[in-house]
Amino acid sequence: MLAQLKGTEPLIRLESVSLSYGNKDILQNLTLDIRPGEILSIVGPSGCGKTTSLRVLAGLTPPTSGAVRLDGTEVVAPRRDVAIVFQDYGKALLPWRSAYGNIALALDAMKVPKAEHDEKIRDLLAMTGLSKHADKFPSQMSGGMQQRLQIARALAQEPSVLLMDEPFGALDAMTRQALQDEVLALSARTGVTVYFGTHDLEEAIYLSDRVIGLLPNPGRIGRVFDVPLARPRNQLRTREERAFLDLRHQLYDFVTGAEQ
Ligand SMILES: Nc1ncnc2c1ncn2[C@@H]1O[C@H](COP(=O)(O)OP(=O)(O)OP(=O)(O)O)[C@@H](O)[C@H]1O
Repeated sequence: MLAQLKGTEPLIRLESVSLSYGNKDILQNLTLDIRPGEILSIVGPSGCGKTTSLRVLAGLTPPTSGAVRLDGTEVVAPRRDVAIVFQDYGKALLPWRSAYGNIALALDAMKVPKAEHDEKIRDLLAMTGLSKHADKFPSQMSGGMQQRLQIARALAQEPSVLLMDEPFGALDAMTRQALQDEVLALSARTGVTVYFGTHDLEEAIYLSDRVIGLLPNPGRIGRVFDVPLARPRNQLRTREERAFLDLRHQLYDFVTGAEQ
């Protein structure tokens, strides 16, 4: 199925992306345009290929056929302007480095001059609500704070694309909602394009401009849902809107139908 945009030059293009492991087809013919600044969520039953699609977009796993283009250039390896935030913050952060040190490492990788580190790190900590926790080590931080730190570190790359793989899956509901609002604020402030894999249908609607519904075996685009909700969004009011509730029904029907 095609999910191409009209009128806006896409930032990311998936062109008939297919992927097989051995003789098992995992992704089939994914064709999708993502416009700059868009927040796009990807949902579907467990094992339908959300993580794999994200790895292909990141240049971590090459497709068997088809191509991913970013700003017209084929993605064949990981790029600095594409940052990834994983669910498992425990593994993503370096335990022997403070919050400050974890971000400094990302700036080193970007070859940012040391003289600029302090200001940039303070900005990133402030942006993610961690200003008071610069000297804490990951083990001294809650799950939500560690995930904020992973986001701060990803933003140190000054990415044009943020790939997020079920990033809030391990967090409690209140922390999760706070971080959803952080993602919305970051997107509004930086214009970063977000590709967000999640099991949580309400999270997908709340964040997104569009929600892509994947069908399993092999993973393929079953339906594209436009989200006609105004921004800025609000955890209470947005979730009570008629359009939100209607979409929730449609997505629920889609995912339960896809599981059968
Ligand atoms: N390295 C691999 N080798 C073989 N099969 C794999 C590999 N990685 C993933 N798969 C298979 O690809 C399919 C898609 O997996 P993927 O993790 O992308 O799905 P997902 O939608 O992210 O799942 P979940 O919602 O459970 O996180 C699954 O059937 C999985 O078993």
